[in-house]
Amino acid sequence: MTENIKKNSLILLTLLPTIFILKLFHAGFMASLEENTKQHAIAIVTQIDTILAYGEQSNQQALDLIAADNNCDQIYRKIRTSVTRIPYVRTTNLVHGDSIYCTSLWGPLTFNDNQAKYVDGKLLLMPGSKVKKNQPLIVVRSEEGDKAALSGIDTRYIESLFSHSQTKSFLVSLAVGKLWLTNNNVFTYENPNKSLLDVQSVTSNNYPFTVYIGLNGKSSWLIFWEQEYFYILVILFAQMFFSLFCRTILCRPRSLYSELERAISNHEFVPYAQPIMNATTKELVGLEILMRWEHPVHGLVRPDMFIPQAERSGLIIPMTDLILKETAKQLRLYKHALPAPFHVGVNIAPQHCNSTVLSEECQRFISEVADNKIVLVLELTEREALEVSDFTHGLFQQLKSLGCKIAIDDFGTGHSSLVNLQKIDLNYLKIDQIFVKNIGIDNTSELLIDTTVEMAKRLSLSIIAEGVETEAQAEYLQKQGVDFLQGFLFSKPIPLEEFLQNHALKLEKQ
Ligand SMILES: Nc1nc2c(ncn2[C@@H]2O[C@H](COP(=O)(O)O[C@H]3[C@@H](O)[C@H](n4cnc5c(=O)[nH]c(N)nc54)O[C@@H]3COP(=O)(O)O)[C@@H](O)[C@H]2O)c(=O)[nH]1
Repeated sequence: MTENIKKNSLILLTLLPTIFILKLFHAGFMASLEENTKQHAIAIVTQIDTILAYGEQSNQQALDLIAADNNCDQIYRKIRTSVTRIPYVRTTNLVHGDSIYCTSLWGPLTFNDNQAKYVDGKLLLMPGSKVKKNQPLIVVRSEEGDKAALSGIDTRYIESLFSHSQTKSFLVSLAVGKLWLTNNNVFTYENPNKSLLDVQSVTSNNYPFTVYIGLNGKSSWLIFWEQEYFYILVILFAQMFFSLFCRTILCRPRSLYSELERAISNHEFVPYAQPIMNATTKELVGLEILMRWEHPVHGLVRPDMFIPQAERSGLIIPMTDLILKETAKQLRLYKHALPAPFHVGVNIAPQHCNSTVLSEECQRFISEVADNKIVLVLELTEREALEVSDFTHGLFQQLKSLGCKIAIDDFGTGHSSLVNLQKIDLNYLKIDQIFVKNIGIDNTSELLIDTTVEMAKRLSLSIIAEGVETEAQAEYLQKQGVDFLQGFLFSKPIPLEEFLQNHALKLEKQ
């Protein structure tokens, strides 16, 4: 799975369930809030009905006191006494025709009262009264023949019912005809519900009024957060853990095999080059191609971390093929700057020598570089034993006929038996760096080098010493008859392109 697909899967695994769960939770929350709000509106209506019923009760008691001559002086004190015993009622007045003629507060008094103002002849919402100009009042009217009684109730009793137990984000209003009372006991001629969301309404069955409840302009998500932030945080944390879990599953170390397969298809293996020098003149005679893995996450990976597994699994074959193609492409660009002949050593694993593709790949390499001075040297690594069968024998003859040369790498450390290897007509023998390292330190290593050189000369093989780090080592090896030197003394492996560019630049300056 590529890093991009991994990232996208993680985003999907994290975001989609979170959005889905939050949406579901929000929908449930809103449904329950609506239900709760409706119940709250019903409860308010019931309580207002009860309050207004006290007004009617007070009206009835006043109407019962009226004498035939409508004399206020004799009854207003009794009305006042009765008003004080009835909850919520501030004042009760008596009406005859279109005039109020008696009040429980001031006794006999005359002022107009237009019956048409009362909704259904029963209820009136007023912005204020003679007692308190800016204190809204609700008036309940009861009629008996041509007589009527009015009870005024302070709207503060009603407004106190408006506060919502669940959230302050709701605006509650009471409508009596075209007049409105809203939270904070505000009287208004304007419908306050216009800018509200999710407005619920309940109309009283007993009096002509309706109670409205709606969200006061805030987003329902904000209210959801205000009310349920604890559970929302729980969901978000749970999702975070889920996403971390998914991340661990997705990013768990994959098998090296599948990583190598992925890297092959992404062309992540690149050629590095280390120069090979003439031991006497110290001039450049060639290079060894060393594979590096440019891993998208881990950066540059050393070959000893992946080559053994690649060789065991057989993936080394397509990996080497990639390296050969890339090497040919770059050499073609700079071949004009290279000396003749120019030795290009490529490490070949034993499995590769049992496959028919090797000669095809070498042929393609030779035709791609299209220059006879470039000599492809196949360095046979010794990590796995090379069985020289009739097939390999034939293969190496084919390779020779193409112009390839054969080197035995890491001589003295692996499975090679010179007798066996001579069957494939070797050209070079590479002395392993472990012996070179011990020059001047360990007599056995020096003895081994001397014997190897002598034997190689007798077999007409050229000798390359690897791992040359000091002048002393270089001098010793040259004196012993080693033909070519390779090691950090001359250069560490660097990207092939950089190597070729540097070399071309150096030539230009000379
Ligand atoms: N089948 C394939 N095997 C390959 C390929 N590319 C590399 N390899 C093998 O991996 C092993 C490790 O290689 P690397 O880390 O590149 O090490 C090489 C040199 O960098 C290192 N070297 C060279 N000079 C010096 C030195 O002076 N000092 C020092 N300490 N190290 C030095 O030695 C390694 C030389 O490799 P080789 O000549 O092949 O032995 C290694 O075994 C590689 O073979 C590949 O494409 N295919």
